[in-house]
Amino acid sequence: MNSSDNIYLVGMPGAGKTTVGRQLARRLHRQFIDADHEIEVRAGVKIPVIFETEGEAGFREQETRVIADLAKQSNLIVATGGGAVLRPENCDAIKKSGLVVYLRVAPRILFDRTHHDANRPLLQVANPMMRIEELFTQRDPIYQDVADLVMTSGGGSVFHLVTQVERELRKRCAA
Ligand SMILES: Nc1ncnc2c1ncn2[C@@H]1O[C@H](COP(=O)(O)OP(=O)(O)OP(=O)(O)O)[C@@H](O)[C@H]1O
Ligand SMILES: O=C(O)C1=C[C@@H](O)[C@@H](O)[C@H](O)C1
Ligand SMILES: [Mg+2]
Repeated sequence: MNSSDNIYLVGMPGAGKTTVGRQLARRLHRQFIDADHEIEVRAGVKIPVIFETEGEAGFREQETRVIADLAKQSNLIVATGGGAVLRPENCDAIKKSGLVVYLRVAPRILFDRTHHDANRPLLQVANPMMRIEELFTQRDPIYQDVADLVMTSGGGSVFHLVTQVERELRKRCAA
């Protein structure tokens, strides 16, 4: 990769894309953009409201527009939405414009991190653990396929994970 290419974090809800992305950006002196936040700013409402008013399909349209715009920029660290990889056009856009890092986390840990949070509409179901397992089964192969770098993380600290990701990225470019 070129040192100015974007770095995209992909992974399941609760994988740590926002948390890790923000800290990584500070270390690498890059701008951090959270695609979910960008969608909310443009829409003027929170993601659950977009799901309520326009459905998941409407949300995905907005997500694709945001990703296409971010892919035209450079030097960014982007936390993508958990489902961004579901559209092949989004995968193409991120692969062409940067390096893709998959934060791979087991469903049980994802559940522990997300089950108190109502901001993830797809997890507002009777059995969120089962939903997370279903989503993981569906998406894990897609995340692996799109990723240049897979970082499996478990019970370690955010600091440790950010350090590992930074080290791997520095190996790949003069970041
Ligand atoms: N490596 C880690 N160890 C422990 N807790 C973590 C780790 N990474 C993230 N967390 C915590 O897990 C929660 C979810 O993380 P975060 O919001 O960054 O995930 P996300 O991948 O951006 O999710 P979403 O796709 O829903 O936006 C946060 O409370 C965060 O502090
Ligand atoms: O996993 C998903 O499909 C989603 C994850 C979030 O980041 C948001 O992009 C939205 O809630 C959809
Ligand atoms: Mg996030």
